[in-house]
Amino acid sequence: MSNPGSPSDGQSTGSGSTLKPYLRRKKSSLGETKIAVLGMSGVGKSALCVRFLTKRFIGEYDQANDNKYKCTTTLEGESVTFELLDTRSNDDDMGARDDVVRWADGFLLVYSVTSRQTFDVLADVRRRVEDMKKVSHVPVILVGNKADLAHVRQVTQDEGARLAAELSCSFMEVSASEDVTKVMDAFHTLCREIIEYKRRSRTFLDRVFGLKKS
Ligand SMILES: Nc1nc2c(ncn2[C@@H]2O[C@H](COP(=O)(O)OP(=O)(O)OP(=O)(O)O)[C@@H](O)[C@H]2O)c(=O)[nH]1
Repeated sequence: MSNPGSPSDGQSTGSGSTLKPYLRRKKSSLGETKIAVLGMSGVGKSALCVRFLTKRFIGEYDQANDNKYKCTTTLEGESVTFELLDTRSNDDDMGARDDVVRWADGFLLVYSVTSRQTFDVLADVRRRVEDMKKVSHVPVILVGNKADLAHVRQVTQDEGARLAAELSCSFMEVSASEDVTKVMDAFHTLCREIIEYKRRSRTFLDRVFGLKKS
């Protein structure tokens, strides 16, 4: 896996003005989204990533490290490149390590609807992400996975929606094993939010530094 936060992130400067690292435009950068998938071990992070990338559900993974994937797809007529980081969970940090958080543009916070513990930790993960990013309103979607396991459900859909409202983020329940459409929707929703967030940030920089193209 390549290293999150490496110079290939496009944050390196050319030369000259100290403003350059912040202002330099990459031609296609609005069409790139870097997504980190966070959550406790066993919630289905790998299953969701693989479902999104291949449309297939693969039941078991033996994951010792973070896995990084890249794919290009078309979303609303535009080409978008997704980079996904399927984090290796350790249940102290839920994958939200400093290098991961710095690398990502947005976060899929995953819990399993069959485990209250996996749900209860996520408000704290979100806080940690915002503290590390040093901004509020980082693009996030809260995802309740394993919705097919209704008979062993511990977290209701209403509770998920309430937490998302508290965190001011989007929310979906999905099943990586049963419903590919909702899994695609979850990634696409986050992707749209990231693109919109980047547009707003760029508009702000354009206003402040007057770099708008004529
Ligand atoms: N029934 C059901 N099982 C699922 C679903 N998603 C994942 N699983 C199962 O849950 C288990 C854990 O899935 P993983 O994708 O490995 O979970 P993870 O979050 O990546 O786990 P770590 O690699 O330990 O961090 C596997 O046995 C999957 O088959 C789902 O939507 N429904």
